[in-house]
Order: sequence, then C-alpha cells, then structure tokens
Amino acid sequence: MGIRTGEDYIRALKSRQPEVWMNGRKVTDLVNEDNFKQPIREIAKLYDMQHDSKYRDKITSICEETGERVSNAFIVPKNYGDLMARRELYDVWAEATFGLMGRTPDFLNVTVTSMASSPDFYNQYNSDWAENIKNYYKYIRDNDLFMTHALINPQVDRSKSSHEQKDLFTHLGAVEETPDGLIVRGAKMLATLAPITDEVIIYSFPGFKPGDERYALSFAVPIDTPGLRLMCREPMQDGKRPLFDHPLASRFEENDAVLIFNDVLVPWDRVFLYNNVDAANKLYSETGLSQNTHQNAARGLVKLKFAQEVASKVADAIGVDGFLNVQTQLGELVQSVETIRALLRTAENEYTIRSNGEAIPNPIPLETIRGILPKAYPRAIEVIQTIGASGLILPPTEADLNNPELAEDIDRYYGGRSGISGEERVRLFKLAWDLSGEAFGQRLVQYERYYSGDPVRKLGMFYSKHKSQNSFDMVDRALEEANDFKNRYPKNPV
Ligand SMILES: Cc1cc2nc3c(=O)[nH]c(=O)nc-3n(C[C@H](O)[C@H](O)[C@H](O)COP(=O)(O)OP(=O)(O)OC[C@H]3O[C@@H](n4cnc5c(N)ncnc54)[C@H](O)[C@@H]3O)c2cc1C
Repeated sequence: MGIRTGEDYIRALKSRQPEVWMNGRKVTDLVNEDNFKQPIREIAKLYDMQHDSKYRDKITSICEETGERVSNAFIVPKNYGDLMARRELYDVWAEATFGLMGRTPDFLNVTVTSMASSPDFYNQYNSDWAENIKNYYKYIRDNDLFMTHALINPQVDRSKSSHEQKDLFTHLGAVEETPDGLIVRGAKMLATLAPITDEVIIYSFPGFKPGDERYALSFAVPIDTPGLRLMCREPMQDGKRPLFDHPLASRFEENDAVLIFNDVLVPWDRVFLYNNVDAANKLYSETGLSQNTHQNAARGLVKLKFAQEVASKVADAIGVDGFLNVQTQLGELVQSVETIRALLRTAENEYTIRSNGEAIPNPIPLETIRGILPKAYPRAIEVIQTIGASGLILPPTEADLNNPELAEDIDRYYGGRSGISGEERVRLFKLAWDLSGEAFGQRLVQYERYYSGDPVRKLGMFYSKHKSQNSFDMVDRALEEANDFKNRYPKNPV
C-alpha cells in the first residue's frame, strides 16, 4: 500500500472500536469525540503532507524491497545522506505541529525500524523473535501505520520490583502460554494518543531483576485487541473552546492513556521478547532502539525554538525587550536553542556505522540534549511567564472582542507598543498563555521532563557509561608530573 493519506488514516480509525474510557464513559464514536477530533485532524494533515509535492520527496523515499513509496522513518539509514533524509521528515512534521505533538507517527516508526535492523540481538536469544520483529516492521511500513507505546509500569510501589508488587499482575506479565500465543494481564503506561493509533507496542526500560521473568516482555497488538482497555486521563480541552481563545490547546492536545490488559491473547508471531531478563535489560542498549532520540532531539529543538520565539514576541509587543533584565532572559533562551542545534549537528556529523550496517548519530550529544531539554524547556516557559506577567491572564475572550460595546476599550487598554493593536496583543498573549499557563501547556512541560524516561536515572546511567568508556588520563598525567617535579627538585621546584 505504501504511504497513506489523511483520509486513509481516518477510514482506518472508523473501521474499529477499541475499548476507550474517558470521564467515566465508553467512547463509542472516536472520530467525532470532541477531545480527539482536532488531534486526528493534525495527524491526518501529516499523512497528507506525504503526498504534497512540496514535501513528498523530502519526507518519503522509494523502498528498495517493495518499490513502493514509504515514509523516511522506515528507511534503514546506511550513510549520512539517509540520516539527513530522516531528519528532514522529523523537521517537516515537527514544524507543522510547532514541536508540540511528541508522538507523531515518525517516532515509533523509526523505533521499530531500528529494532528490526538488529536481528543479531534477537537471534542470540530466539530466532523466532528476530523473524517476528522483521515481519512486524514490514507490516507497519507497508501499511504506514501509526503506533503508540507503553514502557512503564503503574506507579503503585516504585520501591519494589515487578514480582514483589502486592498483586502478581499489577505490572503487565505473562499469565500462560497457549498454542495460539501468550496470555498477558496487568497494566502498562503511559500510552500517548493511544485511542487514535492503529497499534500498540510494548517494551520496557532496563531494570529487571531475577524473578521478573514473566514481566520481561515485548510484543505488539492492534489497538482494538479484545481485552485491551484504554483508560484516558481527564481531557485538558473539550474540543469546543474557540480557536481564538486557545489557539494551541484546541489543536494539539495529545491525550494519554493507561493500558489495562485483561487476559489479552498475543499471537506468537507478535512476540518479540519474553521470559528473559537479560534480553529485556539489553534491548535498549543493543538494538539501536535509542535511534528515536534523534527524532526526539529534532522535535524538541523545534518546540524550544517556538517557546523562545513566543517569549521574544511577548517582550516586543509590550515594549519591554529594551530592559537589560529582559534581554538577558531572552538571550539565555536563544543560547539554549543554539546549544541544542549545535549538539544535534554534532551528533549527525559524528555518525558511525553499526555492525549491522546501520548509520547512527553519535549518541553522546543526543543524550546530552536529553539531559539539557528537561531543564531548558521549563526555563523557557518560566521566562514567558515572567515577561508576560499579568498580561497573560487578563486578555478578554473572542466573545468580548465581537461585542461592539467593548471594542473601543479593548483597543485602547489591551493594545501593545506603538503599532500593536488590541486584537493583535490579545491573540499573542492568549497563545502565550496556552503554552505557559493552561493545563495543556503544563502537560507540555511535564512531557519534556519525562517523555523519554526519568531524567535523574538517565543522567546517572549516562555518567556510569561515560566512566566505563573513559579513562582520566589528564589527571593521572598531572599527578605523575607533580611527582616527577618533586623528585627532580626536592628542595625548590621553581
Ligand atoms: C506527558 C507524558 C507523556 C508520556 N508519554 C509516554 C508514552 O507515550 N509512552 C510511554 O511508555 N511513556 C510515556 N511517558 C512516561 C514516561 O516514560 C515516564 O513518565 C518516565 O519514564 C518516568 O516514570 P514515572 O512517570 O513513572 O516516574 P517514576 O519512575 O514513578 O518517578 C517518580 C519520581 O521518583 C524518582 N524515582 C523513582 N524511582 C527511582 C529510582 N529507582 N531511583 C531514583 N529515583 C527514582 C524519579 O526520579 C521521580 O522524581 C510519558 C510521560 C509524560 C509525563
């Protein structure tokens, strides 16, 4: 089939009925559900871009194996040019959504492509797993599917491992093997956009201990698989708020869901890893799975740049960007953006070729971005809040603007510096408040902190790896030289 259109995507959504719960009720008409309508439109727009002559050759390529046109996310990169073709896709889709939608289809499409490019990893444990992930990759590539993923366990008791939780199936685990497949029970989270995706893939961060074998799992199933319940969080917008008043929240809300597996059958050909703690702990580091950090970084850069531009526009609109304290805050944001941009470029320029022939960006600058963004993005939001001050919470609504009795007052008292009308400033500050104050904007902050794991443990792992791969030669040399000096000039080492 090759690349889908937005209409293809929506048709697929209409053709199935996953078990979705929101606000205490079952959602039975996904595409007309107020909270989902707008994000569906945004995702459909991305699929349509694949067919738009302006983008088509930038973000899609001809698949060598099938001769079909596929998303660049499905091309296994062999060289710098391939990596940059992927980057082009990340940039084009991130810019179309201002970086505010973290889980656009490219993210997991790339993830699965990387998993499938590491047959040696799977083969060392079980050749069926290697075959399954390869076939699965082809399936999502050839049907251009949109996926969600759930990596972490419910937050019940983080001080205990999976097998020590008070209920054996609090964490998702295998109940039994049957001729048709594995029966799995328990919960996984946090599956962003799950109700409006086609498929869900399960895998985990490392950290399994002996005794956790039944929880060491990786598989994929269609989102409407019987027994799979999607519990959505409370919506942060109801889909009915005017675009004028909520120009971002009313377009880019990504709902998140906890996935509850009530004895779900996973067919054997959809099992990629099972009952092996060692394999589950090495999956991340040995499959190139973390290739998706490249997409994360490119998207994160667009989002940070957007926040930086919003801060600058807000400051300019009310004539405060000539003050030194405001300039230093805005300058700091520009430097954050430039830091991420430079790191991304370094990661790409310093790409290497793995033993499987796959080109991968240097993971060290990418992990460094991963360490910086959870601080840089919240800081950008704090700067918007600090500079916008009361102006962020006072703007009138579209209804106020439409009332002729209020129009004159709004223009006079809500305008900005010379040349900025009341309506212009109101619109800008509403956008800034969506990003920095609304629940929608706060989720975006929480997303940047956590979307790719706990930054605290990630930084700890980053340092442990650094220590294992680096010696501290300069310190050794300084100590040796000092010793040498002492021996040579015992009395007066001048
Ligand atoms: C908006 C948003 C969207 C997300 N989307 C997805 C998604 O699409 N798919 C997905 O799989 N996940 C998603 N995530 C989840 C993300 O993977 C987790 O938030 C992240 O891994 C952290 O886990 P946690 O939230 O359970 O926090 P916890 O692990 O419960 O941590 C809570 C606190 O305790 C500390 N802590 C916990 N355990 C330890 C420990 N062992 N050592 C030291 N400190 C510890 C942490 O540092 C943290 O401060 C999303 C998260 C957010 C916020």
